[in-house]
Amino acid sequence: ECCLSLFHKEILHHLQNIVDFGKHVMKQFFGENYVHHGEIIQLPLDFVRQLCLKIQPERPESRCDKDMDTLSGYAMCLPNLTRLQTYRFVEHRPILCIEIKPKCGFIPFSSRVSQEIKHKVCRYCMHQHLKVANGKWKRPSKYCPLDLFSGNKQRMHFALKSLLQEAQNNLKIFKNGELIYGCKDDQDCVSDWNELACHLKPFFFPSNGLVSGPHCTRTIVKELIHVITMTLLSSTDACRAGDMKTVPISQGRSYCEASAFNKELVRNGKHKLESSGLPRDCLLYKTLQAQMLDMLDIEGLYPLYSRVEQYLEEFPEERSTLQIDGPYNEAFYEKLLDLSTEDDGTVAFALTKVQQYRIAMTAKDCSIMIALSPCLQDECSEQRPVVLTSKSRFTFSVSVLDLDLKPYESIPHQYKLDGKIVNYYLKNVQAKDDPVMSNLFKENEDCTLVLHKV
Ligand SMILES: O=P(O)(O)O[C@@H]1[C@@H](OP(=O)(O)O)[C@H](OP(=O)(O)O)[C@H](O)[C@H](OP(=O)(O)O)[C@H]1OP(=O)(O)O
Ligand SMILES: Nc1ncnc2c1ncn2[C@@H]1O[C@H](COP(=O)(O)OP(=O)(O)OP(=O)(O)O)[C@@H](O)[C@H]1O
Repeated sequence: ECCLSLFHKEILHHLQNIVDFGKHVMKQFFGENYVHHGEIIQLPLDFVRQLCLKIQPERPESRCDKDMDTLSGYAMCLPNLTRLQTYRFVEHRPILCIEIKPKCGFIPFSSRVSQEIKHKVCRYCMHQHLKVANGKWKRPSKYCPLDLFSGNKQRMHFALKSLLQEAQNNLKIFKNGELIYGCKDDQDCVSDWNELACHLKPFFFPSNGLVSGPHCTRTIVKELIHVITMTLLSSTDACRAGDMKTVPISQGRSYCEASAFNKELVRNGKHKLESSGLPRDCLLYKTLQAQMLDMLDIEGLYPLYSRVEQYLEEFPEERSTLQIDGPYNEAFYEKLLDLSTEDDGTVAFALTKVQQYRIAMTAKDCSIMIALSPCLQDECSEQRPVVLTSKSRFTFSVSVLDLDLKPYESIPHQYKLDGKIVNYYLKNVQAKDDPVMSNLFKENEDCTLVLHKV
């Protein structure tokens, strides 16, 4: 009984940490209205067990190494983010929801980066090749996060169109809370634009004035991309960390050499990629700022992580004073605001960078939920944000999902994965694009030989 109550306490503590992290940290970075920290509730064990059985067949296979907790009876209660979040009451009108997992939207600017390619090609685009080689996805995606985060409408349209072509785990569309587009599990990706257009037609062309066929499908998809772009660029909230400037965006490269959009421009003889920049109050901007708390890149961070590790080996009891696993309170948040990159050799400096990196990792893996509901002109009051399309208008809300702080322990994994992604790219992709490099690789099976700077 004693063990059981200890277990209950630990679960409760863990859940409390998740709630506090949303409340005291992520709300400050993203803004009050974008973050829903949820609350802890207790459920009858019988209900939890039945729920577990019911959802098990629906879960993607690759996620099934994680078990649902059916013993404590504690659970996190979150609002259904596929619905509008502007009002507390549930609205019973038709609703569309677009979920986007945008991933990392900047190229590392840190001088600790050892491979030049990391300053040219973004992690997502490099990772695509490894994922296809490993069989995670059948085809590579043309989506590049730098296009989505550029704030340039043309580039954003291209990014969203690419997501609609290969949704992978980066895009899902729900109608009235039900998944109508995207990957249900690892194998089953629905990407039938005609079917999608049938679902969307009543939303975008309510009076049915459009004939069907490929032209109609293209028009509807265009309208969808337009509303997503507009809502992503909208400013619906301000936040405390709003004035915090992690790094001027101009410091890093604003485009990725591997982006299909960029390659197309180069092919057409245009070399200058425009990045219009994001409005400061939009969720994409805030996500990017939080991601940029990774200022040293994993290569610069890893030695600092080792410094903290070494200290903890000597003084394990200090783990709680250092607030490695919480509590995520005001004091924790305040420490994150120190953006200096001047290493004074202390554990305190290393720890701040480690914690900032964990926030950045979280922001690189979160999802954006856009809920849209059609409204008539006279219904749209001034408090509600509205987006217009050619034949309809929508009220909308934008939220962010999956803001659990990434564990301290995952840093060594990040370090190894980074090496794998870059080496795979250099050996199998870049080398093939470059005949000189390609021949070098043929001669030298061990790629590390050629990777060192000459
Ligand atoms: O490292 P990445 O970029 O592959 O991100 C992982 C995600 O893969 P992705 O590249 O988005 O397909 C991965 O997504 P999937 O489960 O593959 O859909 C997870 O989100 C993983 O987070 P966690 O370890 O479950 O907390 C993510 O791991 P973290 O790096 O966020 O720990
Ligand atoms: N509050 C919510 N409202 C609507 N949909 C949600 C909500 N939370 C999660 N989802 C949906 O469920 C998916 C999985 O969510 P999430 O990644 O948070 O689950 P998880 O608990 O991490 O799952 P796992 O058991 O695989 O770790 C999301 O991508 C989203 O589509």
